[in-house]
Amino acid sequence: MTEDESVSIYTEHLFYQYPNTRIGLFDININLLRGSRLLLVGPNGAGKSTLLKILAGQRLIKSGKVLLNGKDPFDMRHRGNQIVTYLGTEWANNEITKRDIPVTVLVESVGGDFYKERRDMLINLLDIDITWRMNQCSDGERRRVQLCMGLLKPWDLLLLDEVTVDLDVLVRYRLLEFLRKETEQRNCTIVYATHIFDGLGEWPTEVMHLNGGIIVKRYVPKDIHFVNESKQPVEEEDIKEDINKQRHERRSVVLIQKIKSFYPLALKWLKEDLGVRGERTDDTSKPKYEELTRRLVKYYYDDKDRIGEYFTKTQQ
Ligand SMILES: Nc1ncnc2c1ncn2[C@@H]1O[C@H](COP(=O)(O)OP(=O)(O)OP(=O)(O)O)[C@@H](O)[C@H]1O
Repeated sequence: MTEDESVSIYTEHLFYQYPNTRIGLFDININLLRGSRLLLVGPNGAGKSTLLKILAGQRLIKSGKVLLNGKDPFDMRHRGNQIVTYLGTEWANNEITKRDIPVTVLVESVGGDFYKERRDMLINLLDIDITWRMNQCSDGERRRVQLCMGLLKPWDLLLLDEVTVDLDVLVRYRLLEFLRKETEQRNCTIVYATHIFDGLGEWPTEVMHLNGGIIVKRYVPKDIHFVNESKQPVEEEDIKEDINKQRHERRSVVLIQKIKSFYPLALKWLKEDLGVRGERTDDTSKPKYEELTRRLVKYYYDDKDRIGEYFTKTQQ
């Protein structure tokens, strides 16, 4: 089972400790099929980023086993066989994306020309104005360009560490829908750690609660029920009779109150705003992407190494 390539993430008794501390991850057991969308939930300091960094190959575990698509990610023979993209805090804080540099130059630096179709689709989806310069972008606009760059190369495993905070609800909605389709159409996998749960009700294929470096609880959608009663989430044992197998199946289910939220209203308003303005890609007064890059890319490519470094940091 562990070498099974249909299993995207397999960990067995995974232990990790930060040097000279008792902090880390303890006995983490995960068996996640390809095509899954795992939502990681836990307080600050729970170990979410630590787990994502281990999966991204940035931290070496002390004991236990990790296999990504059936292969040891630390085994050099398998390096490059699969694309693991880790978009986390360090990636988001990359100084290059704050400089006076045009959007198209950055997108080209990570392979925009190679993935033309995907590039144009991401630019539209993330509502990017290709004439932006990075030093003039708002935080959310900068994050959209970063996401366009980070998601450009079609990954097998995407590790997202709270990188949607600055996005407005509409762009975040479009991004989540895109990510869902990616997992369904390309059979790739996403692990997403966040503290923002708006619009995520039906998104994950598994929800995992992490705290103090251990897995506390996990649920799959069939065991999550959204109910109308106004009460705290109730976790309970559900006993189902399986007539065919002539046995009782015991499992935990959770009842969650459907909450009152401004999210649907904000989403409606932002959709209306976009409707009034129209997609940027429909604006014929703006130069086309290719036209812009021809002019700009040559000028900026003397800085190739630093731009290249950005790309390397977003990949395993
Ligand atoms: N380099 C390090 N050395 C020692 N301890 C560390 C190091 N990096 C993180 N930690 C500790 O490991 C624990 C888990 O941190 P981690 O960043 O994985 O949490 P998190 O769940 O991602 O939190 P947040 O929601 O705040 O992002 C924390 O207690 C943190 O202080």
